[in-house]
Amino acid sequence: MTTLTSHYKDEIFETVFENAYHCFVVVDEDGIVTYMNKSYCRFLEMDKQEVIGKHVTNVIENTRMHIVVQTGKEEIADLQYIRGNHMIANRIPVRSNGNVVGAVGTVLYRDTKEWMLMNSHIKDLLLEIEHYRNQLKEQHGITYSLHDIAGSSKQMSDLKEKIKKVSPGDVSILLRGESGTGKELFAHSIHHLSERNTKPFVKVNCAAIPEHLIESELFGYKEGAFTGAKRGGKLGKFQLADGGTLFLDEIGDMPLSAQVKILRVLQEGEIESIGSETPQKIDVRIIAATNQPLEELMETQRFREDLFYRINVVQLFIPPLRERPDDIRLISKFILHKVRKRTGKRIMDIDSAAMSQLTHYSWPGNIRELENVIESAIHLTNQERISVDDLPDRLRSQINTVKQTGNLKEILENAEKAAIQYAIEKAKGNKEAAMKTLGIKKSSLYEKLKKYGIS
Ligand SMILES: Nc1ncnc2c1ncn2[C@@H]1O[C@H](COP(=O)(O)OP(=O)(O)OP(=O)(O)O)[C@@H](O)[C@H]1O
Repeated sequence: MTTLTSHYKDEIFETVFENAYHCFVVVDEDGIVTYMNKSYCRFLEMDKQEVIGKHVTNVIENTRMHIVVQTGKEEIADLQYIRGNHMIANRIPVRSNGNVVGAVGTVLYRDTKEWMLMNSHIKDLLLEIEHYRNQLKEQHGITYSLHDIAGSSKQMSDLKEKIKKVSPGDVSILLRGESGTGKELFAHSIHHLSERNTKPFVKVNCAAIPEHLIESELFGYKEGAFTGAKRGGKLGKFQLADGGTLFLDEIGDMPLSAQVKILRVLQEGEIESIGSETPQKIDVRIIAATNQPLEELMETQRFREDLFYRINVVQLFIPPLRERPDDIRLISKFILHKVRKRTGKRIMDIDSAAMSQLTHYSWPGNIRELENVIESAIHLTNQERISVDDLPDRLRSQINTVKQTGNLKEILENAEKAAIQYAIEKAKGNKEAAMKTLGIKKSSLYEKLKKYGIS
């Protein structure tokens, strides 16, 4: 039995140390090498016989093994430069009856390439974690508050006031507005301001779920409900949102068959997973959003009237950006600040001519389009301030066909102001040159600069 155990020990020793990928060295209390595994010998290009019995400083560059036997203090993850490579070394003292009798050294990465490989492997894992985190955020919701919604126009201030009033409580809310106006952001804020804010916020993109998957997506299924069903079954969005808020985005694009199913759940307060015989009570608050003309869809029987009245207890309109030009300046700076923080690019401002273009454009894609324009300008510019040259041409061409409300005098003045700012900007501040480009006299230019407050 004893011989078997010691034989077994040898086997383990052989497997763990001798054939290990990592490098091992053992020294005695005088710093003399008593053991070195194959990997280490290979790395040092030395024979085992050659190294055993030698002082460790004569075998390994920059070693501290002899110091560890003196201090008795372990050294973990120390960077050690050996044979042109940075290695990560661990040095652990060996004790017997309280005295240090030697030390064991291991080298984790034999070169920086190996370390980089490990590093990129870790980065990969971190990215994967980030991906799952984002997925989780999508399911349980990131909390945006009203502070994340920039805008100080009268329309936005009124809207924010209404949101504060309707958020507590459980009434269903229908958010209406063009694409990119911020409906999802408002839905988040409502959830954040409600008593349900510690529970999940779950988004369903009604337009993106294929019709045949709607039931399983919304209500889930039990294990074995159909061929191909996942083991353990699957929770639907309603179960995931239980106790919290379910955000039905693009509800106007939901197929009629799904509308019937949702309506039933909203009326009965319970769902039935596919393959389950017992209905389950569900408590969710519904916030729906659409950019579709639901009234027209109802007239043509593409949206159910009974569902409309269920979800439309409170209706909030988010005005398009072109109807609140006062917000463009503020939102642009808000986006600039956000992107600067994220990218670390030192773009500090938007110059007045560029700002004038931004405020005169009609923004069919609303804030999402404004975000894209600012983000691309930040990447294009070589200066600290975004100028008209960093903006897309479509913004410039609209100066001539300004789609503004207001009387003709105001429209003409706005166009004149924008043209002067643009000319000065193009001439890099040289007013003489700008004057020539514009074909006006010096006195006229200075008069207009004063009128429009251009410096
Ligand atoms: N007032 C605002 N302040 C700052 N950012 C905003 C504001 N409104 C919207 N955004 C940003 O604009 C983008 C579009 O917003 P969101 O997705 O909420 O719009 P939406 O109306 O739901 O669009 P869609 O109908 O196309 O789904 C988002 O990146 C959002 O963060």
